[in-house]
Amino acid sequence: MSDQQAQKQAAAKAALGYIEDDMILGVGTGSTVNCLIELLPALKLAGAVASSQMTEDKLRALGIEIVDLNFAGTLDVYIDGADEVNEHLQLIKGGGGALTREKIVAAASNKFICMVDESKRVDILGRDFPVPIEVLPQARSYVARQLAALGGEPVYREDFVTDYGNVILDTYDLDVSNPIALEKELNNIVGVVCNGIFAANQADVLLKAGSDGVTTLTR
Ligand SMILES: O=C[C@H](O)[C@H](O)[C@H](O)COP(=O)(O)O
Repeated sequence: MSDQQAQKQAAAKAALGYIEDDMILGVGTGSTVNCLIELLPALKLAGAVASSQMTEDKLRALGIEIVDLNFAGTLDVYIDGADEVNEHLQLIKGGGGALTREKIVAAASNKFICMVDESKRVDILGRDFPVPIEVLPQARSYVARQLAALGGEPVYREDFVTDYGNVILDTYDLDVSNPIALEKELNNIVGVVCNGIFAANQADVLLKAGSDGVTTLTR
């Protein structure tokens, strides 16, 4: 097993400490979350709200009851990974294309626990990883021009459609020095459904796994 995979598993084990019996758990998407999903059948959950079809399918296959967010009320805990995280627990997410449903479930939860391996920790968001932006298909070209006007370099994610039938523009070179302001600015472009900056609603707890174990950071 690679060091990175071992760190993902360690972060997922640490996240178990935030899950209580009979809880309806918000479950994110991605390879780190998949490590957590494998551990869930041993717990006594009331059910789970899934942040993507992929996660929903995995949870169902393990016999975990899926709850529609519209009938779940406010969730106590949402657990997810991230593509990048800064010192303020602000994130870039959406490498797997699940950003919109993830942002909805995170917003509808009291506590967002983010699990990462040490490769995800950055000083400045968006320098290496592009900002994924979910866009209505008809607005793709228009939104790409608006992103270019902001200094970004949008790259259409080929052969990919989101759970909501939309497309993704992975956008490089945006100035993410003020993540809250940029998150809002991107949301204001007509045709943008959601963007992968999680700054207005950042993580509440960061579980960062490294070679020396798992470090917990809270805001
Ligand atoms: O759309 C995908 C999600 O935002 C994931 O949480 C993110 O890409 C991290 O995934 P992974 O744990 O596979 O690095």
